[in-house]
Amino acid sequence: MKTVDEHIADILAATRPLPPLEVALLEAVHGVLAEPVTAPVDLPPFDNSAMDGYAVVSSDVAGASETSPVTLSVIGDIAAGDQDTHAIRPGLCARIMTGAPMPAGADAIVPVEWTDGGTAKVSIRQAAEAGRYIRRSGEDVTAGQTVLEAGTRLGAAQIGMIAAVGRARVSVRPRPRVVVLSTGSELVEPGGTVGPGQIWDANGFALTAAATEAGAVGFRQGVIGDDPRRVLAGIEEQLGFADLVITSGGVSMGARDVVKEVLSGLGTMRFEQIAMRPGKPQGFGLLDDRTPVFTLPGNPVSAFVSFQIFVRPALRALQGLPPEPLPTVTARLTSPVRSPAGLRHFLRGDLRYRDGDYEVSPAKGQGSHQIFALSASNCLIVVGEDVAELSEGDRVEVLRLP
Ligand SMILES: Nc1nc2c(c(=O)[nH]1)N[C@H]1C(S)=C(S)[C@@H](COP(=O)(O)OP(=O)(O)OC[C@H]3O[C@@H](n4cnc5c(N)ncnc54)[C@H](O)[C@@H]3O)O[C@H]1N2
Ligand code: MOO
Repeated sequence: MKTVDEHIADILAATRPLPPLEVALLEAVHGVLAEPVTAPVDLPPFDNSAMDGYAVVSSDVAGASETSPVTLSVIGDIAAGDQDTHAIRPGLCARIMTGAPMPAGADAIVPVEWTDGGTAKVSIRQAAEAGRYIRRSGEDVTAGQTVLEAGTRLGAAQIGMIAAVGRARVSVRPRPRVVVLSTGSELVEPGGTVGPGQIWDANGFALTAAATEAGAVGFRQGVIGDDPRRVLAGIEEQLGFADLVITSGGVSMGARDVVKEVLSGLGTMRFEQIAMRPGKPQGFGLLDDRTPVFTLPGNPVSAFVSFQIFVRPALRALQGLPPEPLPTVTARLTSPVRSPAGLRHFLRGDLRYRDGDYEVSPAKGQGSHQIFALSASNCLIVVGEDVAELSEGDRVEVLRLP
């Protein structure tokens, strides 16, 4: 059987980054920058006040104290955005607001709390040394500086940074569009009524949500049954639109494993057994020369774990990002576990931080149909291929679920 690592390597070797797209700034959220962004000007662009207060000549207030306050004449107000400010000479000051440009001649700000707040004359009770409460031009960013490198994922702070250097549009590798299709004639839309032998489609929802959690845009296409023509048409219809397609079900050894049947031999699709549990039957390949297609096993826990282990790295690769596992910690097992030798086992578990250490309890139901145990878990406990048994207290690697 193929190992988990070999399968990931094949997926990464086949998956090419999406072409960059120039988009309006708010459409770039969660995108990955495809160009470096540089600052055209210094930030701040001019010296300005860090406080609401008074712009003064520091030597005027050097002796100011509670017992001998200094009085200065106030020549006017300077608000943020003001342009023509009068110069400050010794004995004078200006009332100034946070973010307003420093007037010529002034070299310190006295916060309003150190004064009587006067508007014609102001009494100052505390000294402010030269430079106090002035935000200098260029102390955040200097003109010409690269503020964000290509390959940066754009969260709120980075979007703010790009706006702050005056850019309205930016070139990104966008969030991949992931289309999710559920195969199986037993499936019914949640909200509908299940008859004998039927179940509600859980995978379509879980996988679409997982795509969104992983920073992609998930589109659930609903249930496409198990008629071969309909399944093939359902998948092919998405190829112009989707950046990545996920199906669930129909890839094992059954007499009616429709996904395997209709996709075998198309593009670079391959159907393989991976040495893991859950998630042994896997299909992957490119259709249309460019679109990665993952055909995940139908058992809900298998489909979910397969997404976390195989689809996540591909979504990063589509955005030009290096692979990265789920956040990983080591934890102490609270109960023993057994695991089939030769398979990498991803057990569902509950990870807690207690007394300065992580401990993890394997969930009660480890069957790949037991979605309740998965939904009550917050991590996957990784038991390696060469480990068959672990005792209480042993340390294990744990992947935190999003
Ligand atoms: N003879 C063998 N049988 C099976 C093997 C094997 O090696 N030899 N492998 C088992 C393993 S492991 C898995 S995993 C499953 C994978 O089967 P398929 O991918 O073909 O999936 P289905 O048969 O269509 O469904 C399996 C199971 O999951 C339920 N299911 C399917 N889709 C959904 C959905 N959207 N929402 C909720 N539940 C779903 C389905 O009803 C079945 O119960 O094969 C084993 N068999
Ligand atoms: O490989 Mo299956 O995914 O264990 O139920």
